[in-house]
Amino acid sequence: MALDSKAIISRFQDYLRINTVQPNPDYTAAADFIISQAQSISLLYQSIEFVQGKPIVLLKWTGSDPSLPAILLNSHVDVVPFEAEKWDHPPLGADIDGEGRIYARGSQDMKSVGMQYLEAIRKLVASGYKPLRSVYVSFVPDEEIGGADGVGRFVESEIFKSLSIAVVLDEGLPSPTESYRVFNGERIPWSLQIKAVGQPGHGSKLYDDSASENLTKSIESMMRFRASQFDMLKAGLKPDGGVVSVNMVFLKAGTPSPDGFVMNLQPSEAEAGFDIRIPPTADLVALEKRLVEEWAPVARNMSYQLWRFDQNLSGKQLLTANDDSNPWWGLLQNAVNEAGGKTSEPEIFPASTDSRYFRKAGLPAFGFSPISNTPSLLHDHNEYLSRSEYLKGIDMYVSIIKAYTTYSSP
Ligand SMILES: CSCC[C@H](NC=O)C(=O)O
Ligand SMILES: [Zn+2]
Ligand SMILES: [Zn+2]
Repeated sequence: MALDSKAIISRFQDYLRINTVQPNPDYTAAADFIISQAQSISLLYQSIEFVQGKPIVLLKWTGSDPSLPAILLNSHVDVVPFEAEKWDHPPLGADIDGEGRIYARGSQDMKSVGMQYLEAIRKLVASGYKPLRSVYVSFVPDEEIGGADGVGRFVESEIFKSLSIAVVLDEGLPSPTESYRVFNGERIPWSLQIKAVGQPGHGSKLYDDSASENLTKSIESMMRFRASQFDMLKAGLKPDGGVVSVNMVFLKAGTPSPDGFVMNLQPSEAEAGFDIRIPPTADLVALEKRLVEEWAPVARNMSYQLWRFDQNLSGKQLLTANDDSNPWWGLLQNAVNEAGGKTSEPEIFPASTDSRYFRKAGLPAFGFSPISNTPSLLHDHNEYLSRSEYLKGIDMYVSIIKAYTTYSSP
């Protein structure tokens, strides 16, 4: 391998080895590392702490025409936890196997992308290229836990408003095929807890309206709804982001028997939690009606708590345009093509990313991780990215950043 590729890969490994695992990410170590990278390519940098201990590291490559709005390349610094003993390689080791696969939590989601932005800029700087508009690169905390203290605070700030951003790039998903996936919207996340109450009683007694029975009826109804959505996905009638997903992620009732034998107390409370994701085009009012009438009806002694990220959103904020009205889409496609890649038609991201905050602030945002021919292993065991895909991705960003910063319309 060429010497410069070796150095590029070893910088990626260094970043992967920093422990930024939720719920206790070492943001200080990551910020120090990012700032040292910024210094080595002469970018301006600042660390902004809207919330103590949760810095947003913001880098700037200044364009020659300050009147043009800037572009923002965003990545989150935190990663999700792992079960190390179930991996074939240490999740913070960044080991490389015989096929050139780099194993680490964050290798796909999304420490790769953050470092690829920087490597692309490093190459452009070295080649003597001068951008017309400024490029900001943000390294943000807490995406994996909802982003409220990260991009949520950032987009609301005066600092952010003063940046005058025209377009944002953020994470996408790996593609198992040759074409890169691009996302221009996301499903809306709901987090639902339902609770049933009922009479306690002897385990041998049959009676109506126990907490367990009431909760079970709700779960059955939700699972029927889940199956109807899943069937459309399995039949290929809808894409990943086109159906409502409902998954039970928490279940609690009663007291387990200490010795595994007799359990004879019917509980007076039973609870379940659900991760629900809704396509932006779905009828939210109808879904809420279903929740109130079928999933948590007062008539069955049920109550619920709903956390939802869809308040005060207009349709325009949910989807980034992918037609002629949005020049950034055409520029992105062309730039990827010119670098020898292909893009698919934009999709709805099945989960959530920080893009939703940018879109909510009225900005166009594309979800794009330059990872093709690779299985999606986000949040999975043995997450990896091959050396060659990583290097190819850098070339994609070289091309994209060039296209975006050469484009001269305001
Ligand atoms: C709903 S806010 C949590 C954000 C999180 N993002 C990545 O996995 C997700 O669960 O989609
Ligand atoms: Zn991510
Ligand atoms: Zn993630």
